Amino acid sequence: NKNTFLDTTEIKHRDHYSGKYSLETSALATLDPPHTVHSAPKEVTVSKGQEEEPDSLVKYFSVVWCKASKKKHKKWEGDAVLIIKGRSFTLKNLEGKDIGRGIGYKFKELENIEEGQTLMIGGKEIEVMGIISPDDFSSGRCFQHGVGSPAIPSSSQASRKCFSNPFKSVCKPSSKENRQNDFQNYKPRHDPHTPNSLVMPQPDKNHQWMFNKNCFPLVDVVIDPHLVYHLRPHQKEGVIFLYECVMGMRMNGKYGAILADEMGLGKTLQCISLIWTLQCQGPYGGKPVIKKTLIVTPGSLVNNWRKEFQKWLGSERIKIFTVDQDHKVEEFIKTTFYSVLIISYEMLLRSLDQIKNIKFDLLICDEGHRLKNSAIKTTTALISLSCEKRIILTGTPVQNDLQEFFALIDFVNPGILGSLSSYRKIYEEPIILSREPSASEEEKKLGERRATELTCLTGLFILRRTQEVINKYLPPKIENVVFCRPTALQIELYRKLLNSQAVRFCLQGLLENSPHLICIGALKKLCNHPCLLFSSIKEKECNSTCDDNEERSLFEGMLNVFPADYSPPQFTEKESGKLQVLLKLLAVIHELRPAEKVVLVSNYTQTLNILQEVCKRHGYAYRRLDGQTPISQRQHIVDGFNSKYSSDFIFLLSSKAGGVGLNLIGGSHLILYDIDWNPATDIQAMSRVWRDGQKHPVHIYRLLTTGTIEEKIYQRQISKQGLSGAVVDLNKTSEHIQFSIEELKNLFTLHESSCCLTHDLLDCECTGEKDCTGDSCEKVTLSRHCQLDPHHQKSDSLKPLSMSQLKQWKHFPGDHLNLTDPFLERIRENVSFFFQNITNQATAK
Ligand SMILES: Nc1ncnc2c1ncn2[C@@H]1O[C@H](COP(=O)(O)OP(=O)(O)OP(=O)(O)O)[C@@H](O)[C@H]1O
Ligand SMILES: [Mg+2]
Repeated sequence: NKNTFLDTTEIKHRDHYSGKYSLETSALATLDPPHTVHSAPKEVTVSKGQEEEPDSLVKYFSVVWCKASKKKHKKWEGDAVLIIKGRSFTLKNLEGKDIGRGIGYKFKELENIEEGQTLMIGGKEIEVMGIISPDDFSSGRCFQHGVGSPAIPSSSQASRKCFSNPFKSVCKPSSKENRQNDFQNYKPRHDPHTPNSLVMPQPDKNHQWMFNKNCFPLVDVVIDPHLVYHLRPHQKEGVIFLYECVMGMRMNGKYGAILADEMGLGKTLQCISLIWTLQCQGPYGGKPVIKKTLIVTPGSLVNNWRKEFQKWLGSERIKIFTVDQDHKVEEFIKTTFYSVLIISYEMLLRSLDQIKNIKFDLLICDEGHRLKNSAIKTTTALISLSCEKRIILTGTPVQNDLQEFFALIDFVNPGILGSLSSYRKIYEEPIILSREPSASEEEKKLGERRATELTCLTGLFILRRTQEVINKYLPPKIENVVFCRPTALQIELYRKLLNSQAVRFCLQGLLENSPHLICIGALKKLCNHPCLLFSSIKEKECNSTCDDNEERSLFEGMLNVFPADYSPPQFTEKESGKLQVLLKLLAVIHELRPAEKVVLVSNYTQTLNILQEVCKRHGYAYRRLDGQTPISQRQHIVDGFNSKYSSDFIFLLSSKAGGVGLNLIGGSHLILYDIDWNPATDIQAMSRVWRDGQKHPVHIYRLLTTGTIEEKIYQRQISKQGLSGAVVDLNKTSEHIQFSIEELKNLFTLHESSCCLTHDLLDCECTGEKDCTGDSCEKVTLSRHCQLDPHHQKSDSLKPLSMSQLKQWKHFPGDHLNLTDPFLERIRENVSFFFQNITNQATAK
C-alpha cells in the first residue's frame, strides 16, 4: 500500500551534501578488461565435510566476469559485485540483479580472496578488481556507474579559496579572442564588492579545465542589484543553487535541478533571476552562458509568467514571447528579438516539431510534477528536446513515490540513477522491503542505508523549502472552520435520501457501478443548496434511461418534499444553512472592511452559478474563473481583481479548474463554500491569498453543514485515512477512494443532535460550552512516512491538518458568550460551532 509511505518531507540543501560527485574518479568506471596475464584460475570447490565456519564478516568485491572457458583471451562480459558471506557467495551485476549464487564452499577458499585474483565460481570465471567497503555496498554506491563519492567540496566558500589567478594561465588567448576580451574588458557586469551584492560561486579548476578551453579570464557573475533588492534570503540561496546546478558545478556532467519549494515561495522570481543572469553573464570572460530559454507551464500560467517578468525586470531588459492562438511559434523563430519562449504544455505538444528545431539552452518546466510519468506524451516530448540544462519547478513534494521520483530525477539529470531496472533493484526494492513489517534487521538496515544514499545523491540538485521561510513576511492568517446548522428543508430531504432504496442497497453492498458516489453527490448538493438537488431530480425525470435505476430509486418520492411551485432559478436563500451564513459573512465583511475583497471557492460549477446569482441579487461586483474560462482570459480576470482600482468585491473561483499557481492577493478573505475529499484542493485554494505580496490579514472560512456528510469528509481529511494520506496531490479524486460498508454506514448517517460531530470525535475534555484553546492538550508532532526517509520528523507546513492539530485550535459553540471576533459575532445565529486558529498573530495589525 503506497499510501503508507507517503510523506511530504523536505529535502534540505544540506551543506555536507553539497560536495561534488565526480563522474571520473570511480573505481568502477575504468573497468576495462585487464591487460595483465594471470595464472590459470583455480576452481573454488564445494566443501563436503562439515568445515567449521566462524561468524565471518560479509565481504564485498568488485569483479569482472565471463562464462568459464579454456580460451586464453577472455572476453569479460561485465562488471559485477561479489558478496561473500561465510561459505556462500552471491554475484550481482551492476543493475543489482543476481547473476550467480552458491552455498557450501570451502570456507578457507572464500576467505582468502584478494585483489587481482582470478577464480572459477559457480560456473563463471571472475577476476577480482578491488575490495568494496561495506558502506559502499550498503549505500548502493558500488552499483552506480561511474558516479564516485563526493570529491572536491564545491561549496561556494571552498571553491573560492582554491580559485587561482586566471591570468597566470599558461595558454594565451588567440588574437581574435583577445579582441573579444578587450571588448568585454573582463569586468563583471555589476560591482561584486558592494555590501549587498550577490555574487555567484566561481567554478573550480576542474570546471575551468572542462569549460574554459579558450582560457578566458574568470569574471565574477553578479546578480543584477535591481533584482537582489527584492530577493528574500531563501530566494538568494535558491538562485545560487540553480546557478550551481545548471552550470554543472554540483555534479560533473549534470546540469539539471528540481526546485520544489512549497507554494508561494517565489519559484518564478528565482528562475527569472537565473535567466536574466545567465543571459548576460558567465564566468568565462563574462560570456553569456545561455541565449534562449524555453519555459513550459500550465496554460493558465503562461500570462502569469509574462507578468512576473514584467514585474521584476520591466519590459526593456528581456524580450519574452508567449505562445497563444494569435502568436505562433513561427514568429519566435523568425526573429532573434526574443530570448525567452513561454508556452503551455498543450501547445508544446502541438508545436513540438518547430520547437525541436530551435536551440534552447535552458528549459524550465513549471508545475513539473506532471512529468512524474515518463510514459506520457508530455514527458517524452520534453525528453526529446536536446537542451541539457533542465529545471523542474513544483510545489508538490517529489519523493513520496519512488517511481515517480525516478522519472523526475531522470528527466532533469538523465542517467544519474542508472536505468529504471537497476534503480528498482538497487534502491526501490530494498527501500520498500525494509518498510514491510516483516522486514529483518538486515533488510531494514540495508533499506535505510540505500534511502540515505539516494537522498544524498539526489539532494545535490533538489531544493525544497517550506512556507515557514516566508511566514515572517506574511500578514497574520485567521483560519475558521464554521459549522452551519442545516435548515428544516435540508434535514427533511436529507432523511429522505438516507431512507431511499439506493442508499439501503449501497449499505448492503448490493449494487454495482459504485452507486454510493451518486448518493454522496446528492447529499453534497443538498448541503450546498436544496435547489441543486431539485434540479438533479428534475433532470433525471426528463431523460432517464433504464441503466440509471439507482439514481431514480434514490430520488423516489423526493419531489413531494419540495414546495409545489418550487423553481430553482428563484431559489430562496433561507433554504440552505451555509448560504445563510455566507450572506451574513459577506455583509459583515462589506460593512467592516469595505476596501477588502473576498475569494469565494466552490468545486462545482452549479454551485458557483448559485453564488453568482447571490452576488447579483445583493449588488456585489464580482468576477468568475472556472474550468470554462478561456485560458487567454484568465490572467486578465485575475489582474482585474487584484488591481487596487477594481471595484470588485468577490472572486468566484472553481478551485479545481483554476487554482494551481494563481495569485489572488487582491483578496484577503477566502471562503471555502464546499469541501473536497482531497485536502490538496483546499490547500491550493487557501494559498492563493496568503502569499507574498498580501497586505491585509487573511481570513479563511471553511463552511461545513453540521452533522452531515460534509463533516465526515472533513474528518476524513484530517484523520489521515484521507484520500491522499499526507501528500498534496491534486490528481486524486473521489473515484480513487475505497469505502468499506462500515465507512459507508457512517457516511450515510445524519447526526441531528450534535452541534459539532467533529468536536465530539476529538476526545476533547471541554464540554463545548466554553472556549477551549486546547492548551491542556499535549502537542503532537506529525510524522508520516516518506518513501525516502521514514525518520524525518519535519513536516511540510502545507500538509493537511491533523486531528491532533485541530484540537489545539480555539473552539467554541455558536452561542458562546464572548465572541471577540466581529465577523464570527455576526454569523453566530446560524452557526452551531467554531474552530479558529491564528498564525502570525504577533504581526497582527
Ligand atoms: N521577493 C519577493 N517580494 C515580494 N513578492 C514576491 C517575492 N517573491 C515572490 N513574490 C510574489 O509572490 C507571489 C508568489 O510567487 P510565485 O507565483 O512565483 O510562487 P510559486 O513558488 O511559483 O508558487 P506555486 O507553487 O503556487 O506556483 C507572486 O505574486 C510573486 O510576485
Ligand atoms: Mg509557480
